[in-house]
Amino acid sequence: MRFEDIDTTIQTLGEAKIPSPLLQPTERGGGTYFVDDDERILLHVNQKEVAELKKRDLPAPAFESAGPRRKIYFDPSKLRCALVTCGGLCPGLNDIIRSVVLELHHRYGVKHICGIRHGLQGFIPKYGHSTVDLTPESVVSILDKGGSILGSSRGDQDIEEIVDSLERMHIGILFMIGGDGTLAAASKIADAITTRGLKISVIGIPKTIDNDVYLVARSFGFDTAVDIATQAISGAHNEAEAYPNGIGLIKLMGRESGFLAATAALARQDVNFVLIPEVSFDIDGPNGFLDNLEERVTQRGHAVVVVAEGAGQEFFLDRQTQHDASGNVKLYDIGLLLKDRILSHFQERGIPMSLKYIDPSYIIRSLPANSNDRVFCSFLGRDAVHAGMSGKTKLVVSHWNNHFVHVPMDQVITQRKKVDPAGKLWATVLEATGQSSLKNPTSPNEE
Ligand SMILES: Nc1ncnc2c1ncn2[C@@H]1O[C@H](COP(=O)(O)OP(=O)(O)O)[C@@H](O)[C@H]1O
Ligand SMILES: O=P(O)(O)OC[C@H]1O[C@](O)(COP(=O)(O)O)[C@@H](O)[C@@H]1O
Ligand SMILES: [Mg+2]
Repeated sequence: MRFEDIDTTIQTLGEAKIPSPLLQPTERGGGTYFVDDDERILLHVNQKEVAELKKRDLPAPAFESAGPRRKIYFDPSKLRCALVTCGGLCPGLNDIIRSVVLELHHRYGVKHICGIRHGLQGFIPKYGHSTVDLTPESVVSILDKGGSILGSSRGDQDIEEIVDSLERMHIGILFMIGGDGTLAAASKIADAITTRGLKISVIGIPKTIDNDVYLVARSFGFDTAVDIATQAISGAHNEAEAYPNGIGLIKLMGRESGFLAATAALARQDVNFVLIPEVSFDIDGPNGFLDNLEERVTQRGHAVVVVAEGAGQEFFLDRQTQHDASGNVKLYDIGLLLKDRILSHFQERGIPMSLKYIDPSYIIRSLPANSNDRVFCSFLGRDAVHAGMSGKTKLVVSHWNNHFVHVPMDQVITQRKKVDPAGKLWATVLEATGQSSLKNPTSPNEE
């Protein structure tokens, strides 16, 4: 979808008429920084693109800026809020929970904040999950825990039953922390709320180590995931260097996007091959992966290979496509396939080799956030509170063009973000690794 086709209009529950408590400077500061609703951040960064739109007499699309408004919609003394974390774990989940709770409690004076346990299941009585009272005291030491103090789940739940729960609990703002799946659910929940004529704000906070959420330049947790993946790559390099003809093979998460693998490879300039879903490669043949790997190992004595979990799925086409409880396509293990193919390749050629296979996936996503992501979560969580308090709804708080902005939920869920094979990230990976196309000239894959 072209940026000019994106509708950036943000839905509201009604006019915000109540003066914000933040207008009153307190001993904790405040009272000075506010954002007007007409403040916008351009989607385009390229001046030529903006000029082109101007030539066609088209307005350059822009997102609403995030941040505190002078007027709010909800009465903080009566407001009840709920938070839920869904889908895969991700560094920073507890940081988001803490920043939302502290902003609501201390800055807006909202005292009723409810933690929903185990994702969308937490709204459905039959699962019997209790809710958690969230207060500054209950979130004081959660940042070093990793994971989510609320727990999570996958699997669709009945949207009407979820809204029934929100009504029963008299919730005014629901904060949904999750990836593309969660945000799709959030969009449906917001629509069901509108259909019932209820005044409940649904605010999405994009979460995933994959960084695959569309119109979100960076999702929290990704920076930490790169940090931890980089340590795994460093270990693989040590293992590869230590032994004659050593090979370190690492598989990283990312679903159908290769951002984590490509970025982590750049963080450690000692990766020789990066394989991502967005760029196909041949395993066999004169310019295939194995022959290139053999050449590198025999020339330099060791090699490091980083493979994104979504790469090479075309080598499993004979297998049945399976889905997880949320409907996500289950990936076949390209890491194990390559491990077996590398072992047999060198064995058949009588070349002694030492292969170490490392799959740090669940370690990477279940650890606490690094300080960079913690700062990022402070901004995101607080901007989510500002958006909800002002009566906005069906939006995602996103980072775009180096600013925090509001993106309409139904725009975010139209597609997943992918690495551009013709873009700078992949071009730089090719420069850093020196790898070739890994495609044979007459490769059947090219037909
Ligand atoms: N299109 C959808 N409609 C309704 N619920 C959805 C949809 N997609 C995902 N969900 C639900 O949202 C939750 C999180 O989705 P999932 O894909 O597992 O993780 P993530 O949000 O991290 O991508 C799950 O409970 C899932 O069933
Ligand atoms: O947790 P599961 O079901 O094993 O799923 C693993 C998937 O979850 C992730 O870690 C994160 O995905 P989401 O953030 O979209 O849930 C993916 O990188 C990975 O492919
Ligand atoms: Mg997802």
